[in-house]
Amino acid sequence: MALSCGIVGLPNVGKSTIFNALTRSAQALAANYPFATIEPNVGEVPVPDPRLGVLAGLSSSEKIVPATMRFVDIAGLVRGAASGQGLGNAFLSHIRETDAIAMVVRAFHDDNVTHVEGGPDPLRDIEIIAIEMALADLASLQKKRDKLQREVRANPKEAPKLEALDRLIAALEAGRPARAFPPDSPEAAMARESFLLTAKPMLYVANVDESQIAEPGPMAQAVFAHAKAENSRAIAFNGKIESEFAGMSDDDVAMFRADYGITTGGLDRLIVEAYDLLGLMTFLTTGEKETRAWMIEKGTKAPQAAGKIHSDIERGFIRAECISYDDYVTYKTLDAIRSAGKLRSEGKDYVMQEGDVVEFRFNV
Ligand SMILES: Nc1ncnc2c1ncn2[C@@H]1O[C@H](COP(=O)(O)OP(=O)(O)OP(=O)(O)O)[C@@H](O)[C@H]1O
Ligand SMILES: [Mg+2]
Repeated sequence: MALSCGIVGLPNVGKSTIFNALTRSAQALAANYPFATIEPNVGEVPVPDPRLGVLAGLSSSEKIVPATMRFVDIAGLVRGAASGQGLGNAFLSHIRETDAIAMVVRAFHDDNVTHVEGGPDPLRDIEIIAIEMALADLASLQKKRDKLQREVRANPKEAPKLEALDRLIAALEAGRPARAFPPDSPEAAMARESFLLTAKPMLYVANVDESQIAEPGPMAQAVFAHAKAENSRAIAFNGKIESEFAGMSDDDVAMFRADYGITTGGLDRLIVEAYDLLGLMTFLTTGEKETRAWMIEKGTKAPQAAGKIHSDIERGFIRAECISYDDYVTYKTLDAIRSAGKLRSEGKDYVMQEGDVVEFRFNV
């Protein structure tokens, strides 16, 4: 399982710039002309987690291993993409392969950077992308509908599925994305089964001016308001500056951040939000050799979590000895944790909790 977040948006809005900032590389060509990116760029990005340094200090660990997640920088989408304009359907399929979407919206003024629609207008830009994704979904659903209709003729029990599909079509036609349906609804089940683009969880990223980093201006505010109205999340940062940080030492970055008044890294927030969007959580292991973050889907039980470390541990699972991160930091040593009764012995039905510090007991 390698869950990924696709970076999508109009051409030339800063997607590859942000990808390079995330991967601290110059892997993707970021250039001031539309369609600089054609083939997707894929990168693994460490998930920032301040708990790792704290635990590593308590255990005198030799090294720290963060969780990583995958970002995919995708070619720009233009009006008419769903019917073959621009680079057309090829990259709609690249979006289909990702599990969540970060939509980059241009919220910076710079007459030297071409905007395919003439000039920045975040709400119009969001709508263009939303319409193209909805059109692509409608095309998939139409195909599916024809097949399902034949099935219903042979087996009338399938009729409720067809009804759910029709409600999904009606919603998309009315401008409502598939992700607006509750996750346990028949419409959402149909959307998942059909790999719809508009079913993917979405995060808006307003790429702002240098002058707006500390306080987002009207364009970023418009993105925030739009996201709020549809129950999505949004963040704002300046991709260009963040990408310039990529090649610098940590000390220099800290100095420049202070100069620009950037206290919390927008990039870190992007990674953390995307992680959450994908329904992921973290459990931790710590010892002299290493302190490590392990990525699991929310709701994962102890033996399957153990399986992330090694399949033998899952197979021979006896129990998980868990300490919550806060207790670990409060009591500091295993002896103190034990005498305070904060070491829990959990069995095979235990659902892992965010920040559990774990040692698995298993038979070999
Ligand atoms: N916040 C910003 N302020 C000013 N210029 C920016 C900002 N972010 C990116 N740019 C500039 O915008 C231009 C396009 O950037 P980039 O190549 O990353 O866009 P893209 O969305 O990947 O485009 P494409 O769809 O063509 O691949 C570059 O010249 C980049 O330096
Ligand atoms: Mg690009």
